[in-house]
Amino acid sequence: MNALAATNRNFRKAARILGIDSKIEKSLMIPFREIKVECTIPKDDGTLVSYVGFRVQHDNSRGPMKGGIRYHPEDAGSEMNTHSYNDYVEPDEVNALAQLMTWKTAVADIPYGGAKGGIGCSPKDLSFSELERLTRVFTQKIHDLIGVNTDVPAPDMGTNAQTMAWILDEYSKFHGYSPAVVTGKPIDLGGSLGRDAATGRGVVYATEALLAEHGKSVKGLTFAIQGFGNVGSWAAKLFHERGGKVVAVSDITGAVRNPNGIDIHALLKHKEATGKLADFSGADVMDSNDLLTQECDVLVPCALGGVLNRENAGDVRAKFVIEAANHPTDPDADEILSKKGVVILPDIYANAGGVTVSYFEWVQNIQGFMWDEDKVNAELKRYMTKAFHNIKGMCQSHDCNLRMGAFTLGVNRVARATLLRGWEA
Ligand SMILES: NC(=O)C1=CN([C@@H]2O[C@H](COP(=O)(O)OP(=O)(O)OC[C@H]3O[C@@H](n4cnc5c(N)ncnc54)[C@H](OP(=O)(O)O)[C@@H]3O)[C@@H](O)[C@H]2O)C=CC1
Ligand SMILES: O=C(O)CCC(=O)C(=O)O
Repeated sequence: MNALAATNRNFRKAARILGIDSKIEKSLMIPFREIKVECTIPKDDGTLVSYVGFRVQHDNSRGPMKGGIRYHPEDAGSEMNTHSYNDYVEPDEVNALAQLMTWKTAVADIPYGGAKGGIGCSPKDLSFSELERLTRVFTQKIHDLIGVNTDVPAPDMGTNAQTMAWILDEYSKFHGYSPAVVTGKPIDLGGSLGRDAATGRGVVYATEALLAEHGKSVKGLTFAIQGFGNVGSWAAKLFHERGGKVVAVSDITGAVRNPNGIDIHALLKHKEATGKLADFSGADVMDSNDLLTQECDVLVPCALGGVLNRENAGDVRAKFVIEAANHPTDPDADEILSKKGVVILPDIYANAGGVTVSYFEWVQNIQGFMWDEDKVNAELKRYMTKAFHNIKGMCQSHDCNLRMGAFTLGVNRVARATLLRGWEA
């Protein structure tokens, strides 16, 4: 089952639990708008290359649509470069991610809807100036459809603060200087202190809230972390600093393990210096395929979607899965893991720290006022803790697991806003 089918299935299940009318259900599921644009740039050697860019805007009943922009070959469009036009991948993944953003912003109780975008490209194969040209062309194609009160992009896989700076600059050429049109910007351009760490930090706050319910804390527990980019590296660092033992880490270059705990500060320095995890003296190389089934208390997928599936879920040995990535667990795996008694903290809550601090960034830009980092982190903790208790409330009212608790919480808030706004022309 692909990501969109899986997301629709979870949404429908939540809608049924909530007793939502089938007509409202249909209107909530269909995206507000899907944008697909051609992005052609000259490469540094003068040859032309074409990519497909997407922005799926799912829902705006609670506020401007919000969500990241991904540069990733599997998401969309990259096949266009090597196959005929008709062979390129449909943006189901982006569509699912946009819908997840709608429920996520509602779970976090921030005044946004949901969106997601992406370009089907391999950012590591493009030079800095090629990435800049591609980002500017994409922005030229979508600038009329995004905006401070319409749709506010942010970084996601394969993009970063620099990407947001280019979007801000290009957008401002058409609409005047508008820092609040993107979040996750460099601090020098109005980015928020704490946004870079926010998704990983939110993952840690969410994990602490969950563990506390089970009479446990991070200190002394073992963690396996898939992905060592923005989210994975911050989560690993903060778990390590709280006394958690990170026993295995992977990225696209490979995986390392140390049952006594990896020194994450040293691993970060090693990756920065060499660009890979292998050859790190403080851990042994392991097969990346074994990362998800590594012996540990807490498994934290922080990379791609669909990594936990029918093939490997039965072999997972963790007691807790924290979905720091979006849609890391497919429905088969969800069922298998639940039957095994593994507790899953769902993505639309677990990784909501990023978009929550994006909201703080947008608020600071609109106010023209900058918060200090302690305030950002304290507010983030308050939002994450409150959302956890709200999810638990839904679990109790509807006798459901944490995923359905989060879905019913988010879907109910969006349905209420939709009904209040009405449909009269
Ligand atoms: N950034 C954010 O604020 C938010 C991100 N997310 C989600 O978190 C996840 C990670 O995003 P983010 O950290 O921003 O992305 P990054 O691009 O910063 O990092 C992605 C990481 O995943 C690794 N990776 C890629 N493919 C594989 C693979 N097959 N096996 C193991 N590792 C792999 C990359 O390896 P390498 O380092 O070698 O490239 C990199 O370490 C995504 O699902 C994203 O949607 C969710 C909420 C907010
Ligand atoms: O910060 C944001 O607006 C987007 C975060 C995001 O893309 C996500 O939560 O998946």
